[in-house]
Formats: sequence, C-alpha cells, structure tokens
Amino acid sequence: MYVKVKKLHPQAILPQRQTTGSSGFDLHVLDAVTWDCARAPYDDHFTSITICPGDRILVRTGIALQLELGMEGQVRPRSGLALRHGITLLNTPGTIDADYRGDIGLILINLGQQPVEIGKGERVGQLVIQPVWHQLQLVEIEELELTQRGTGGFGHTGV
Ligand SMILES: O=c1ccn([C@H]2C[C@H](O)[C@@H](COP(=O)(O)OP(=O)(O)OP(=O)(O)O)O2)c(=O)[nH]1
Repeated sequence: MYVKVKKLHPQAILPQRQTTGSSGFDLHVLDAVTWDCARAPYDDHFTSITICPGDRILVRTGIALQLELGMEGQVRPRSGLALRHGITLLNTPGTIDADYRGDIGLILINLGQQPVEIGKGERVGQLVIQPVWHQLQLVEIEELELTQRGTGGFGHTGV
C-alpha cells in the first residue's frame, strides 16, 4: 500500500518510520513561524528556534501528502520530547484531511519550565495514517436507542 508524498522544498526531509513496527512516520522540522504566518514563504536560512515556556509555534515540514478517500493523517507528539522537555503538540492529534495538499504543520507548545531549542531537521512529531469512513453520513432522528449507560459519562462509573 502506498501514499504519495511531495517535498514542497528541496531541504524537506521525507517522513520515515524508525523501525518496521513503528505506527508513525517521524516528521522533521523545515522551518518555524508564528501562527499568523502559516502561509509565508519558507525560510531557507532557518537553523533553529527557541520556544519559551508556555509559547507555541508552527513548525513546517515542507511535506505534503496525497491521501486517498478512506484515509486521514494524524500528527502526534513524540514521547521523548514530551518527557524530557515538555514539548508537545497543542492540538494532538492534529488532523490531516484526505483532501489537504498543503504543508504538514505541527503546532508545538512548550509545557516545560525551561526554554527549548528546536533545530532544523529535528524530529518533533509523527504522522500516523488511519482509516476513515468518508462515505458515512449523519442522519437526524427524533429518538436514540436506549442503552445501559444512557447519558452517564465523565467518570459516572467511579474510579
Ligand atoms: O496539526 C495540524 C492540523 C491541521 N493541519 C492541516 C491539515 C488539515 O487538513 C488542515 C485543516 O486542519 P483542521 O481541520 O484541524 O483545521 P481547522 O481549524 O478546522 O481549519 P479549516 O477551516 O482549514 O479546516 O490543516 C496541519 O497541517 N497540522
């Protein structure tokens, strides 16, 4: 099974699985911008950026996908970065729609107490490709089937 991938910049690094059993293809930093510059031209001279505690940035990978209908991409954090530095993805898992052809971006946030430097080429997230039922449609009805749980949720069964 194949998914087509395109480099949007010559310095972009193709996502790769680190082991044959890895769920995710690691995503590499091409450059980083603030939230309001998502569509700015790539910064050829980017080397690194420091994320202060509490700050967020958009890391761009320079990679675009051609997912087929029936697929979605999810971008997820890397546990090592999260544990060591408190760096995670603000919107994890970020959704990559099948019809999206733009740069795969990662919204990094520093939840740690120290500034963290993120360098070009660094692996800061991972892409997992999952099945999605694109044919599925929502249909409105008046009454839902009863269940044992009913409307119970948010811990109603106790700890
Ligand atoms: O972490 C992310 C999240 C989204 N995207 C891209 C792919 C996705 O298909 C598109 C839209 O994402 P989403 O649906 O989460 O954003 P939205 O805020 O609902 O924006 P839109 O109105 O463009 O759908 O942005 C990323 O590259 N990285």
